[in-house]
Amino acid sequence: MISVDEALDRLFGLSVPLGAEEVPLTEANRRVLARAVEARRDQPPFAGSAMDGYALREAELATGAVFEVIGESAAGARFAGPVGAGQAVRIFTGAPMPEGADRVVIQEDVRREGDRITVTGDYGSGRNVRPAGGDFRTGDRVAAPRLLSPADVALLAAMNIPRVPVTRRPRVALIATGNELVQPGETPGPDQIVASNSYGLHALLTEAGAEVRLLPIARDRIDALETVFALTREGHAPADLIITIGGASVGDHDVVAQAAQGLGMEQSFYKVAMRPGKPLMAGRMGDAAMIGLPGNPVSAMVCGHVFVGPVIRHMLGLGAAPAPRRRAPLAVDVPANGPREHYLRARIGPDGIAPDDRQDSALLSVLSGAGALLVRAPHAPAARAGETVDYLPL
Ligand SMILES: Nc1nc2c(c(=O)[nH]1)N[C@H]1C(S)=C(S)[C@@H](COP(=O)(O)OP(=O)(O)OC[C@H]3O[C@@H](n4cnc5c(N)ncnc54)[C@H](O)[C@@H]3O)O[C@H]1N2
Ligand code: MOO
Repeated sequence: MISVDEALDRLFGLSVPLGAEEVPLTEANRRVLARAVEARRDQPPFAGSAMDGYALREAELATGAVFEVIGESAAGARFAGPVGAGQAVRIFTGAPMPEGADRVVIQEDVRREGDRITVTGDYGSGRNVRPAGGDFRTGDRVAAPRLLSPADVALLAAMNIPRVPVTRRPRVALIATGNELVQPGETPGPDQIVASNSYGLHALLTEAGAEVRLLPIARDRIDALETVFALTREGHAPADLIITIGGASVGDHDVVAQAAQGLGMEQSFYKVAMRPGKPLMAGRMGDAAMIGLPGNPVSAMVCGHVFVGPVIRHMLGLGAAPAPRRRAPLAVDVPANGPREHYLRARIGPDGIAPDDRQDSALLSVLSGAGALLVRAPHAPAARAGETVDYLPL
C-alpha cells in the first residue's frame, strides 16, 4: 500500500496538462485561461466624468461662483470645444471630459437658471474625474493559468478580447460496474440498488471543469467490461481519463483490473493507505489515464475529492497540487488514528469540527449532511477538543 501523497504524485505522472482552444466570452466563465492575454486598448480611453454634473476648471471653483453652460458632453458624444474661464459644460457619467476642464461638480451642488449655474454649499473635494487608462492600459496582461470568474470575463470583454484561449476540458469517461446496479428512474429487482456515485462523480467532475460522459453500466464480466471500455474510444473523441467505479476489491466479481489489464492497461499502483478508499487503482490505458475507484459510495466520492479533482485541475493546467485543506478547532475529542489516512465525514458548527458518529463508507446520507472531511494522518495520536485539525471542505 502506498501513501495518499505518493498516490497523488503517481496520478500527476499519469496525467498531462491539455492543449488550448478558443471560446467566445459567453463560454469563458469557469474555464482556465491557457496563456496570458493583453489589453487591446486603454480603459477608459479618455479622461471621463464619474458623475452627472458640470465640467469646469477646478481653480475657479468656489461657493457662489457663477458659470455659463456652453454645451453638453454625453457618454458616446463628447463636447467638441474647449472650456474657458467662467465656462462649464453639462456632463454625464462616463462622458469624456472637455478640453480645459479638470473638475466635475455634481448637479446636486449647483443651482441652474437658463444657461447659468451657481455653485451652492459644500461641493466636496473629489474631482469626480476618471483618468485615461485608470483601469488598465494597452498591453496590460491577465496572467495564465487562471480559473476565470465572471469578473474576469467582464475584464476581458473591456480589454476587447472577444475570443479567449482556454485549456481544453478533460474528457472523462465514467463507467459504473456491477450486476446489482440499475439507473435512477428504473425499477430495481429485489437484489438490486440504484447507481448513485456515478452521478455524484459526474457532478463533482463537471464542477471541476471536466467534460464527463456517463457510459452504460458494465456488468461484472470481462466481456461486458471490454464492451464498455471500447466505448471510451468509439463514436466520440477519445477519453483523456477513464474512471471505473466498483469491482476494485478482492471479491470473485471484482474483475475490473483483470479486464483493463487484458486491454493493455499498465498499472501504476493498487491500494492506498487511506480510509475510505483503500482499493484505489490507477494506470495508463492507451493514451488515457485510468483510475479504478472503489465501489462503496462514500469511498468513491472521497477519492473523487482527494484524487480525481486534483487530477482534473492538473490536466487543466492549474498545477499539480492536492485538494486545498482548511483548518478548524476540534469540537470534540477524537481517538488515535490507525495506519491509514482517515477522511472522516464531519460537520462544522460554532464550536468547531466534529466527526459524525457513523462512518460506514456506504452511508450517502451522512456524506450529504457533512460539510467537511476531517483529515487524520496515519498514526495520528488522540486529539482533544480545541486542538486545530485539517479538513477538506465539501
Ligand atoms: N475481503 C475484503 N473485502 C473488502 C475489502 C478488503 O480489503 N477485503 N475492501 C472493502 C473496501 S475498503 C471497499 S471500499 C469495497 C470496495 O469494493 P469494490 O470496489 O470491489 O466495489 P463493489 O464490490 O463493486 O461495490 C461495493 C459496494 O458499493 C456498491 N456500489 C458499487 N458501485 C456503485 C454505484 N455506481 N452506485 C452505488 N453503489 C455502488 C455496491 O453495490 C456494493 O454495495 O470492498 C470492501 N470489501
Ligand atoms: O476503503 Mo473502503 O473504501 O474503506 O470503504
